[in-house]
Amino acid sequence: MSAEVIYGSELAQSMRDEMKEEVVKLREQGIVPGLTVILIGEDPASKSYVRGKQKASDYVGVDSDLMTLPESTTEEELLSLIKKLNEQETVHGILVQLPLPKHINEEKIIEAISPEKDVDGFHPINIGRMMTGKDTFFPCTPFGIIQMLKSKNIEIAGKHAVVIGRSNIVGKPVGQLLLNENATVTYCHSKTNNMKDYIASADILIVAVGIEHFINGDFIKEGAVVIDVGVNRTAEGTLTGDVNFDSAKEKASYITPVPKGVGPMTITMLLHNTIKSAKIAHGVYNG
Ligand SMILES: Nc1nc2c(c(=O)[nH]1)N[C@@H](CN(C=O)c1ccc(C(=O)N[C@@H](CCC(=O)O)C(=O)O)cc1)CN2
Repeated sequence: MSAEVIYGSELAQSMRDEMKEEVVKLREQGIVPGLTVILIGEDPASKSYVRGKQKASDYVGVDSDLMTLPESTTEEELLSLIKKLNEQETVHGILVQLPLPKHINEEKIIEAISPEKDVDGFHPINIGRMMTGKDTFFPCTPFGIIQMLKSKNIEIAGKHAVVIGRSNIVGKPVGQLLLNENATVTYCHSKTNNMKDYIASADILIVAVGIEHFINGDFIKEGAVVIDVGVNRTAEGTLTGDVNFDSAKEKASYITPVPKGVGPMTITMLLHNTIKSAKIAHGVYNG
């Protein structure tokens, strides 16, 4: 078997084109979706991701503002900036790029963002809403993965989904969203015994560990759907995933590449959440 490759980059482009049309109509009604992205410090990967967010916002017509703050910014300064943005009517989405410098408490910052403007979907209130099956802002990478599966009409209900990794940004929420779609979900992590047995029984395998080529083709079940969330930079400076693409492609039914797989969907779902927030704020959101 040779898998069909799911290019998130293509789905992202078509979703962004649809959003662009929607934003034109919203602007005609005087609704201008506004996003503020806060970047602290000089991390090159974070700089590149926020550049991607700016570019994509410009493309779809979301009014985006990038606030670049020095590494020395204190937790109090950041909290007071978030407080101001929470009160600013033109701002529908607030995103603080992660990771933060060590002296800033990430949890405190996430909880300071108004849940109504939490377009990252990281606030405990939004996480709780997601866990209880309510409509909310879903975390962007997991939400993007669900869109990718649905775009290929991949059956989720009743399937065994195995999530490798338990981060708050990807692992935990993607498992929850798959459960909301009626999958049977198993989480694997660094303390899991016999991980290979779980991997071998996965109909849908989500790999988000940040270890280059952690998964090989021989580990996976024939016909499995393999979603690679890893973005690892090699010594040569290229990007590679958590899955050995060439070997896994021979056994999987569907597989995502790195780059051009899940990554572009993260930014796309951020724009989706920002537009949704603007519509909610103006009372024109219909679910
Ligand atoms: N506040 C947040 N911080 C972080 C998030 C997040 O969702 N919210 N996620 C990641 C980084 N991230 C977005 O912020 C992100 C990662 C990867 C990509 C992407 O498009 N990757 C491309 C390759 C890009 C490259 O060449 O470097 C791909 O996979 O094709 C976009 C966004 C951590 N922080």
